[in-house]
Amino acid sequence: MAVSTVYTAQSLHSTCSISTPTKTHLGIQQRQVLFFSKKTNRGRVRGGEIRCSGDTIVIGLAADSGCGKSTFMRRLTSVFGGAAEPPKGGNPDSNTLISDTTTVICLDDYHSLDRTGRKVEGVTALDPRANNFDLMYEQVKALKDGIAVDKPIYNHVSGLLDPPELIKPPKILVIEGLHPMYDQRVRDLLDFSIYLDISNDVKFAWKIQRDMAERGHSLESIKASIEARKPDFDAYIDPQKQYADAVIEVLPTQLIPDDNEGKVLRVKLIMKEGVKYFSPVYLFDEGSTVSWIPCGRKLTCSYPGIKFAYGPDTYYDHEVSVLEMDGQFDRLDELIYVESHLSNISTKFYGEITQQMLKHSDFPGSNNGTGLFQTIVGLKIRDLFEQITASKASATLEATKA
Ligand SMILES: Nc1ncnc2c1ncn2[C@@H]1O[C@H](COP(=O)(O)OP(=O)(O)OP(=O)(O)O)[C@@H](O)[C@H]1O
Ligand SMILES: O=C(CO)[C@H](O)[C@H](O)COP(=O)(O)O
Repeated sequence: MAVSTVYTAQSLHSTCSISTPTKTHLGIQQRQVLFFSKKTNRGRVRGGEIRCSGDTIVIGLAADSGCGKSTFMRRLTSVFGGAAEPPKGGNPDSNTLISDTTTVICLDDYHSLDRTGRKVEGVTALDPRANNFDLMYEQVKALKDGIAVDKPIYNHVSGLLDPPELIKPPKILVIEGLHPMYDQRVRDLLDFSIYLDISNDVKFAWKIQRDMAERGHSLESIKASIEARKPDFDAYIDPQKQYADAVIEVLPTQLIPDDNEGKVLRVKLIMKEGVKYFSPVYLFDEGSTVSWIPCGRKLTCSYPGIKFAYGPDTYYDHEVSVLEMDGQFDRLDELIYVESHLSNISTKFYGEITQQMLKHSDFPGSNNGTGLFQTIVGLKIRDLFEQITASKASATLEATKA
C-alpha cells in the first residue's frame, strides 16, 4: 500500500507514516488508530497500516581488540552527560552500556561461533564466517526504525553465547567492534562512522601493557595472539577504514629519532569532506596547510615538545582534512591555549574540550592526541545528533502542515 501522509503522535516519539489514501489531520488520525504495538512500532488504522521510523541515529566505531574503543566510548558518553551502565538486572557479563542518551552495543555479540566453535572450524573472531551479519543488519535496522530487539550476548568470560538481552531503541545507538563497516547493509545504516587505526608497534605496546598487567598473559602468548590475528586483521578489519567518516590514526612519534619506547605518540585526525552534518575541525585557517609549535610562553612543553599540523589531503580517493598532534601535554589546564586556536569544534561554551579532558585526566591518552581527538569526535557526534534531530523535527512539522 502506498504511503500517503505523515503521522505524528507525541506518545510514540517517532515519525510514522500511514498507508491510507486520504490525507488526514492529526486529530482525525488519532481516532482512526485501531491498534498500535510499541514493540514492533507498527499498527493498523481504519483502511490502512501505520509504520513508524524511530529517531535513533546510528554511529559505527571500528577497531581491533585493545585499540581504545572502550576508552573512546567513555569519553563519548561523558559528552552527553550521565554515566553509562550495563543493563540493570541483566546478565553481569553483558557487553552493552546504556546511558540516558546512548546505548553502546558490542558487535562481538554477533559472533555466530563461540570460542570452541571457532577452534573446531579453525577461524578467528575476525573472520566473517564467525559472525552473523544477517542478524546484525536486521537488529541494527530494527533499532533504527524504533523497534526493540532481543540481541544475543557473547560472553567473554565463558567464551559462550548467552541468552539474549532486550535492547530498546535509544536516541544514539553506537555499534562498536570489529566489523561495523564490513557488511554494506549495516554500513548503509550508519549516520557516522569512525575507525581507530593503531599502528602495529603502538598496538603491541598497549596490548602488552594491558594483557600482561590486567589479564596475566605471558609476553610470548600475546605475541602469538597478535601474529595469529594479523592476516585476518589485514583482510577484514583494516579495509573498513576507507569507509570511515573520521579516522584516528596513532603512530610512533617523529619528535624522537628512532624512538622505540612508544610512549610519545603522533596522532592524526583524518576527517572526510562533504559528509552531511559534519564539518571538519581546522587549525587557524580552513583549507590552508599549517605547521605549529605551540610551546613557549603559553604552553609548557618538556622534551620532546609538541608539534601540530593541519591541511587538506586525500585518503582512499576521498578529499579529507587532517589535523595532527605529535608529543604530549605537560599541563592539561594549558590545553585551553590550543583549543582557542581550533575552529569548528562544536563546543557549547569556551573551553569545553579542556574541561572534558581535565574531567577524564585519568583515562589512557589524556595527555596526547588520542584523548584530544577522541574528545573532539565526541563533540562532533553530539552536534551531528542535534542537527539530525532538528532536521527531522522540521520535516515532520512541514509534513503535518501539508
Ligand atoms: N590512548 C591511549 N593511550 C595509551 N594507552 C591506551 C590508549 N587507549 C587504550 N590504551 C591501552 O589499551 C588498552 C585497551 O583499551 P580499551 O579497553 O579502551 O580498548 P578496547 O578496544 O575496548 O579493547 P577490547 O576490545 O579488547 O575490550 C587499555 O588498557 C590501555 O592500556
Ligand atoms: O577480537 C575480539 C573482539 O573483542 C575478541 O578476540 C573476540 O570477540 C573473541 O573473544 P574471546 O577472545 O573473549 O573469545
